[in-house]
Amino acid sequence: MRVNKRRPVYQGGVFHRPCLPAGGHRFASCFPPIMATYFTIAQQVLSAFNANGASLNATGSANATTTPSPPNLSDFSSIVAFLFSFGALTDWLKLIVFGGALEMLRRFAFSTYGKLISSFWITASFHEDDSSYEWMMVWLSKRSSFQSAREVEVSTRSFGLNSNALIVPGESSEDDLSVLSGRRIAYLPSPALSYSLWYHRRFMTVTRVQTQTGYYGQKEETLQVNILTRSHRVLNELLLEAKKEYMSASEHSISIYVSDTNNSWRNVASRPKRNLSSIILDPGVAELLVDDARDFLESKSWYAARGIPFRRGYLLYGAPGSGKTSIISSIAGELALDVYIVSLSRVGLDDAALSELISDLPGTKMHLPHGRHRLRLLPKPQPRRTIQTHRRPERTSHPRRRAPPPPPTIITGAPTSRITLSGLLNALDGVAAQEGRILYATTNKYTSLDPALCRPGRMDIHVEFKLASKYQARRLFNQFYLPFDEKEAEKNKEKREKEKQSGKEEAPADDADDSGYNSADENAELEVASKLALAPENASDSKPAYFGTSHREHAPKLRPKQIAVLAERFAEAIPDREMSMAALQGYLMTHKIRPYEAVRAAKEWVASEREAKAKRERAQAAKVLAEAEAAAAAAAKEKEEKEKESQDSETPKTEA
Ligand SMILES: Nc1ncnc2c1ncn2[C@@H]1O[C@H](COP(=O)(O)OP(=O)(O)OP(=O)(O)O)[C@@H](O)[C@H]1O
Repeated sequence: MRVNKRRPVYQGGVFHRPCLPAGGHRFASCFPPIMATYFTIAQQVLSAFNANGASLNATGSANATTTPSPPNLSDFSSIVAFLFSFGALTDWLKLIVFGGALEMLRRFAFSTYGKLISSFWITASFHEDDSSYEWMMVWLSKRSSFQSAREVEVSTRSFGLNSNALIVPGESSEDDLSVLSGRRIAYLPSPALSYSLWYHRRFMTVTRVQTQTGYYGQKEETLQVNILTRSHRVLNELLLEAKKEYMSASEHSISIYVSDTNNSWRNVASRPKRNLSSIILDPGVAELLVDDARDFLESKSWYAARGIPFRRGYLLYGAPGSGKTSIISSIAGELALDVYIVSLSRVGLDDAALSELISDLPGTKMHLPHGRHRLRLLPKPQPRRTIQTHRRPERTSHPRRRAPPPPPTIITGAPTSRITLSGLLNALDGVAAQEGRILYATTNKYTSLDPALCRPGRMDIHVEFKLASKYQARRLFNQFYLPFDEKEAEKNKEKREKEKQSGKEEAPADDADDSGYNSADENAELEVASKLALAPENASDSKPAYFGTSHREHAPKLRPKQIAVLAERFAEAIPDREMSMAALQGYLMTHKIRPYEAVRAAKEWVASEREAKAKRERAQAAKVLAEAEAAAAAAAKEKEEKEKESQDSETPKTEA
């Protein structure tokens, strides 16, 4: 076997390595001491190898070989030549160079392919915190491709719409839940999977990408849409279509945003719009508020031309339960506004955070009727440094996804509030204050408000909400007992008959269920119906003692004219400006199907309310008196003690 002297020889599974030259010691001395130590160790190891190799050569190998001559370590070229004397090393180097070149080529080909492909695609990402994500999800939920996809996510999420979807496909529309909800559950793309669909004859893919945010395993989601097109027009069309679908789905609701503990806005719920006509105020008040707000929203350029800050504030003050909060949500529905609520008692909210939050409000970039402007509802301003707030429950999980509709707003004091009056004023119209916002503030204590808060520019229009007038009482009654609907009655009758046939329930006779009211003489009818309503046989054992409150029962069949007569009588019984609208509504609620009884018992109710009010006032007065007496007694005691002390202190002086 021919052996290349310059190459190491592989024999018996051992590499014979050349030994280091003796001159290595001299070379090592040039290195710093630590390197010299390493060098010495390496040399000893290699000597051991050599010794081992020599013994192998001597005993096991018939073909004795010559090891490559050791390199001179002070000569670089000889080191290189020495390294290349290893045959395997040269092969490895060839492999590395060849493999590297191949890998480079592969990467280049892939990146060129990627660039080529991406030049034909448009990729759009939608982050879940953004409104466009909701548009897209609602749009996707309506695509037929997901109805037949083999792997989908089934979702009841509301995506900022009025309510969670509860109807399962195939579920009877007669079902109670369907009536309540009216939306079908959605089939959505499953996270991490890619779906392909066609949009306007363009191929597109949809992927929901979830990423871990770090804390408590929370995930953030982004929707990625790739469309096979070079034109942005297609993407714009898609966005417009998704937005329109979303807007039409949310047409009957308003979105509520609250500030969360991270000091950012979260869409917590959507509420059904309340018809403006359902809020009964003194004539002209609702119209004034709506028209003024509408006029404001349409006059951005007017404000800009005059350099006046584009902001409007309304202060609604007056009796509790007179419709202040209700009119705000109604206006929001009427003008397609979203409502942003700041909870001033929120943990960690101080002047700086409030200012930041308010400056983060979205501006009015879009225009009616398609866009949504922003409306802010601020809590009730209170006297200096004590600000009442609307407190909402803290959200712990992802708010947008699993938010149940919020409970009724709870008004609480804010003993922990760190917001000062100057901080609030700054947030409202300081340098960082947002343009294009409408602010509504409500209070029950108008006189105790700081004048700085109420001045024009901050609160431009002040509207008083009084206790109910006779006019309001009459209209409320009219609105509460809607006239008899023939079609509805026919439908109910058929339903009852069906139930009767199926033996489900003993359906009451048509006349009996509605108090038997069917006479032409209004006054006589009122008397008869009142008697019927009060007759003991009418209150069957199955009914609760406090009857007339169930929605499932039916009110008498009343024609508009008859309701008008009853409403007039009801208004006569209600004293002017003494009861709140909320109280009247509460009273009528206890007589849902008993309009005659509601009219008949109205005077008694007023008397009992007066008595209860007087009792409360007496109790309040007694409490105040007791407190005053206690304070006076304490003051007298203190005075007495002081006098005693001064006498005591004077006595030794005299003695002295
Ligand atoms: N003018 C009104 N017309 C119709 N309903 C009314 C009116 N005022 C109050 N209500 C009813 O009373 C309830 C309470 O009304 P709302 O919360 O708007 O009163 P408020 O003036 O904001 O009270 P508070 O000052 O105590 O917050 C609502 O359910 C609403 O339907």
